[in-house]
Amino acid sequence: MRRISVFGATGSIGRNTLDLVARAPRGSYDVVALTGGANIARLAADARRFNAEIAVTAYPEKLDALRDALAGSGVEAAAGPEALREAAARPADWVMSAIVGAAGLEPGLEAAKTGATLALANKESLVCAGPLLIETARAAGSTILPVDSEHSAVFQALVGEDVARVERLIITASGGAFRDWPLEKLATATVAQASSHPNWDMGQRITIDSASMFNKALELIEAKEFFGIAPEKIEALVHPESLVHALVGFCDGGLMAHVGPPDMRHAIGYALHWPDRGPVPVERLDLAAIGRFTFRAPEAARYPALALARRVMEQGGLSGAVFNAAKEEALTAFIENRIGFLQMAEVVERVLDAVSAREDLENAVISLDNVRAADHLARQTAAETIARAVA
Ligand SMILES: NC(=O)C1=CN([C@@H]2O[C@H](COP(=O)(O)OP(=O)(O)OC[C@H]3O[C@@H](n4cnc5c(N)ncnc54)[C@H](OP(=O)(O)O)[C@@H]3O)[C@@H](O)[C@H]2O)C=CC1
Ligand SMILES: CC(=O)[C@@H](O)[C@H](O)COP(=O)(O)O
Ligand SMILES: [Mn+2]
Repeated sequence: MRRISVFGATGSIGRNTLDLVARAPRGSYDVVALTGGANIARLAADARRFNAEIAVTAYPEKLDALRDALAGSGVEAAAGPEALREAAARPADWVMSAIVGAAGLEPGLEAAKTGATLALANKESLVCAGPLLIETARAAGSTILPVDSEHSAVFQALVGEDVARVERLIITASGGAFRDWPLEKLATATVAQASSHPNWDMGQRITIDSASMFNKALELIEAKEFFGIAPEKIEALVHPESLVHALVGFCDGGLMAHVGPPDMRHAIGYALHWPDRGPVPVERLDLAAIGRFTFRAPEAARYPALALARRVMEQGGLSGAVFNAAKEEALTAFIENRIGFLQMAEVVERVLDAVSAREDLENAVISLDNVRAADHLARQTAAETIARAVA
């Protein structure tokens, strides 16, 4: 029986992971830890259903509610960032890292230290601290399996290949909610409009990041960090159908594409069954009925986030942590109606200008303390930038 934990179990990726676990033959998995945030009812219900050892909410003020919801179940309850780290340090064979945002980094690092296989949906970990996470996993003998659909696609296309023979990585993008809007209308985009993805059913934050292309910006950096491929070989390509998830171009001109329905259970299932393949209950595509795949270049004016990602990929160091933190603050400000849709990219650019070129950050090693410091400074600078923007 494989011991598994799911961090971010109450979210979109977490629920899809538990759906696959629930469908597996009885006795396949022993659930160690499930974690969530505000959704105590869901966390407790799943902890009972899967007879988890421990359920952890990120929020200390929710501990009493979690204890009440778990009363009589035998499931341990805990709360707060330290409890998340402690749960991640518990021995497990396979850990899903699906907390949203930089908050996922430290539990992911703890899990990697145990030598567990780390199924990594939390792309922010690689953006903020790629070399640290990869080295931590390497030192402990932990395998990181990308779960982000594009990166799972690239990973699958690279099986048996030499990464030195890769000429280019093409990361596809749906283009998000506003891909066909007139440019002049983008400033009026509302939170509700940005929260509706054309193809994927995901959490609100990544859905809005898809509309702004910040999701793809994070993914370009994620690809550079994970696969160790030079920035100039990595490109984004708009593919409105979200059926081709990525393409890998080799030095002989051949392209290997990964094709599948827009259902994250495919990438999660691949990571769950790896190094084997197992059945996954996703729709089987009827290619004759689909007829065609379409592609187009992303417009620079519509998606300023992509140029910011290029800058971060070139700069390296702690600029990824700065970029991600500024993006998280700008996104929260947009969701709270404090800034407009287009101002998100403006805020991130200003923070990069102000923070990431600082010499002390540029030359700093990517340690957890330095990542935390860069994250903190970027959030402070973003808050000041947002305050000025609304004044
Ligand atoms: N959804 C998708 O299809 C894809 C997602 N990803 C990545 O996977 C990750 C999860 O995305 P998604 O599932 O959509 O997100 P959701 O918002 O649906 O879920 C996020 C999860 O994290 C928990 N959480 C929120 N804030 C914190 C915090 N501060 N500390 C600890 N836990 C917290 C939430 O708890 P609660 O809900 O109880 O508050 C929930 O369990 C992200 O990094 C995203 O970029 C990558 C590819 C595809
Ligand atoms: C499912 C997944 O991996 C998401 O990251 C997806 O890529 C979002 O869609 P966009 O292509 O619109 O960013
Ligand atoms: Mn993706």
